Amino acid sequence: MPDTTPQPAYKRILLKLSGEALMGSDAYGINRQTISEIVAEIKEVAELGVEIGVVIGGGNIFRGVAPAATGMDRATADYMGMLATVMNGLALQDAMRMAGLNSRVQSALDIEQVVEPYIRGKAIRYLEQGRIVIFAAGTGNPFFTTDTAAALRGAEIGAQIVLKATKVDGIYTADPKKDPSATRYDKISFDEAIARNLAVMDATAFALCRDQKLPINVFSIFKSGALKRVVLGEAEGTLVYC
Ligand SMILES: Nc1ncnc2c1ncn2[C@@H]1O[C@H](COP(=O)(O)OP(=O)(O)OP(=O)(O)O)[C@@H](O)[C@H]1O
Ligand SMILES: O=c1ccn([C@@H]2O[C@H](COP(=O)(O)O)[C@@H](O)[C@H]2O)c(=O)[nH]1
Repeated sequence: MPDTTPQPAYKRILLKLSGEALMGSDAYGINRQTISEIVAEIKEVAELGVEIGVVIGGGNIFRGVAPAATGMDRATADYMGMLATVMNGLALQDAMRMAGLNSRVQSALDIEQVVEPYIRGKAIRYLEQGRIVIFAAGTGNPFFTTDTAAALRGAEIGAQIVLKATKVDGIYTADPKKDPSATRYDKISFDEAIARNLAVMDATAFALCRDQKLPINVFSIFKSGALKRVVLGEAEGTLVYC
């Protein structure tokens, strides 16, 4: 009998999970049902034997740019944003534990009583052992975003692709939440995404992935089975290529 088990297109992935996606239909924070559903999608991919690193965002709890705009010191606001991603990381790990998934949280900021620090070699070892590694606190530096952290950690762990799981189902010619006439790209080059200033991801993240020849796939985390389809190499969302 031939083996008909679907084969993943990637051995190791870096999944960027939107913080705001964790809110579900709530106004802020973490919606228990939503996080369980997201973890179920991740579990399907883990069961294919794919090694998974996750960078979690913080927009559901705190985003540095808005408080800075009203006079708060930007770097201080950004550190608060990074701490928000640690809370999301812990919530995600707990939801994974309940789903029977073995994961570790590593933080780019030292808070060792709470989570272990980011150590690249250790993270890679965990991945090889089949554990999911959740990278919290972004890059550890203000003035950056968790999209850039995803590009950075993706390159560091030797991921074959960065998967940006967000609230929209791909990259559009303009923000689809503001412009209903915007159309979705099936694929787009890094150069074009940067030149068109497409705000779905920041330019630093696009540039880092382009330089490291690390493709990105943007897809909706709310579309059932979408993550698995991307991992199986099926057309889903928008592929950003070199
Ligand atoms: N050209 C575009 N195509 C698609 N989405 C776009 C575009 N321009 C802006 N967006 C917006 O970008 C958002 C996704 O990026 P955003 O950085 O806000 O979320 P995230 O990084 O996934 O979340 P978080 O910051 O909470 O972790 C979408 O919800 C969409 O409204
Ligand atoms: O490397 C980083 C990553 C994040 N921040 C701050 O955290 C918030 C939340 O991250 P999102 O990417 O928006 O989800 C972000 O707005 C920054 O304030 C950071 O400073 N450095």
